Amino acid sequence: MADHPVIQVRALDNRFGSHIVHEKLDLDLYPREILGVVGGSGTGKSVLLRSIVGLNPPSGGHITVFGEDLTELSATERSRYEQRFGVLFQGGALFTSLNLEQNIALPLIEHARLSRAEAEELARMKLALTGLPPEAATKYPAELSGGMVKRAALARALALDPEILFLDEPTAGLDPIGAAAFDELIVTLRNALGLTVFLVTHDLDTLYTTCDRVAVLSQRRVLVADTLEKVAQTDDRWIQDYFHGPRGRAAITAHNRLTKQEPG
Ligand SMILES: Nc1ncnc2c1ncn2[C@@H]1O[C@H](COP(=O)(O)OP(=O)(O)OP(=O)(O)O)[C@@H](O)[C@H]1O
Repeated sequence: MADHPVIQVRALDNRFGSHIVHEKLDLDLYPREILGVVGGSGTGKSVLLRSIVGLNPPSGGHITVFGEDLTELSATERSRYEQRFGVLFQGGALFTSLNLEQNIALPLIEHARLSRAEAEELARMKLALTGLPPEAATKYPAELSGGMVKRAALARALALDPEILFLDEPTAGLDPIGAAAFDELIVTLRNALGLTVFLVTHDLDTLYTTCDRVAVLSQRRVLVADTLEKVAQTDDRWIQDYFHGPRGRAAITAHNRLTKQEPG
């Protein structure tokens, strides 16, 4: 790829006691790409995400974001960069005692120092951006479907106009139709806002419909990061089981049908 990476992870180590999760892990994230991060359970996908966004200080290595090594910055300096990140965690994590508009207004009041009225107006715009109807603004998370909560949590991740969006299993728990609609939303937002997206997922349909490249975590590092077609051909047991097992074959067939290609 011609562009310079917006994030470069080099020789990243992560250990919890004697448990080594990452060892000399390298990864690049390029501008405006949607990178899918996959791997078996416990391979450290979430830990990698948390290391990049500053929630899990790495045991070793370097993480360069927009040309600046975050591992060498003070906490205050790092938080300036971290404001350029939007993060959607597993489960959405909205405040249950606040309605959607108040949930999304919160980071705008705290970090962008807007008045409550301004923040709530902007919050309503962010909710519309993620496809929620205007009446959702005054609803509480408990009153909404799982798909609507995910959209609201995405609206909150987008509140401060981030350049890089981190999504941790965004379609987990959604029904297939809701998941497909959410995948489409991510691509639409990337195209409209020029976002770069780091997307941890187990969902093969998401990989086929949204991702430009796929990174596979295995054996404490990124085993391969490339287009889906190339990754699926990699000679590795987990990759072969994942992409060419029954679910993988179903996802390829569905994708080929959608793109009107002959099944491969
Ligand atoms: N704060 C922590 N303290 C100790 N161990 C941790 C901590 N965070 C993560 N781990 C361990 O690190 C390993 C990787 O965890 P992580 O959640 O990143 O896996 P994952 O690839 O996202 O898994 P899954 O697909 O199941 O969500 C796991 O064995 C987990 O128990």
